[in-house]
Amino acid sequence: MPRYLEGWIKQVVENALRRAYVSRSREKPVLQVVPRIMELKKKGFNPVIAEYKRRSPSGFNEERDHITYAKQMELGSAVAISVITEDTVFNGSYKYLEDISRAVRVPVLMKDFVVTENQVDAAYDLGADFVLLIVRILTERELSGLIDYIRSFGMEALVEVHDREDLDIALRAGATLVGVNSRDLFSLKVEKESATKLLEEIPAGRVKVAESGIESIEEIKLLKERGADAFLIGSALMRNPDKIKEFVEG
Ligand SMILES: O=P(O)(O)OC[C@@H](O)[C@@H](O)c1c[nH]c2ccccc12
Repeated sequence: MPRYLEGWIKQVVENALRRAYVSRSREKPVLQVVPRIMELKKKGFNPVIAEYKRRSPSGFNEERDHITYAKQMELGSAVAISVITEDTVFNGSYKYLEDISRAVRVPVLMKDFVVTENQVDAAYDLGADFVLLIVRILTERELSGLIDYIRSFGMEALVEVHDREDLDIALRAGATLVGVNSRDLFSLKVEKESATKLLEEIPAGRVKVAESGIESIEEIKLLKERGADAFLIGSALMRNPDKIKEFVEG
């Protein structure tokens, strides 16, 4: 059973536990995001994971065609596309994941509050290449079990942490792709300084993804100096998709 939670997070986890899904057969092989991140870095570009995000509890709200957006991100050399599939609070859907996976040839991340293997089955069937796991909502046993289950499909887990305790749990559970969310999911506050400090505490040999609150190339440069390998950006790109080129090449 996931950790006891309150408020909107309790609602999305309860929704996840009972979320219906009709399985279908996957249409394309799994793409590996980690080598692509390292490749892009070597070429001197900023590996940006561009997120398709319509709404969030922090007040974000943006309508935009998902396929047009995903193709524009791919054209702008985004290393991957993140798709929020949570449908009660974030206005996401499995259909966005399926459509975007069909429309692009870069890796696709299923961004949801994953607490069951059913959700990982859905991620695989719908064409995801990597899957978000949030340390804060899972017990340690659930986290390592889901990491193994995700990898059994050839996909990778992006394990999201917010503080040192989360990071220790993620490392014990075998995370190799670690996302540092500067936004505290409970308070919704963005804490950039503690997030950049935490980036520096992730041991070598892991791939580090800075997530949330990234609005400018200056912030990307600072995060890069503090050890980030990749940058997960949603709101800034949903508001102005043209920024992708500057973020990647800046
Ligand atoms: O819109 P931003 O500030 O660029 O943040 C994107 C992404 O990090 C954020 O949407 C996010 C990070 N972790 C999550 C978990 C679930 C849903 C959404 C998220």
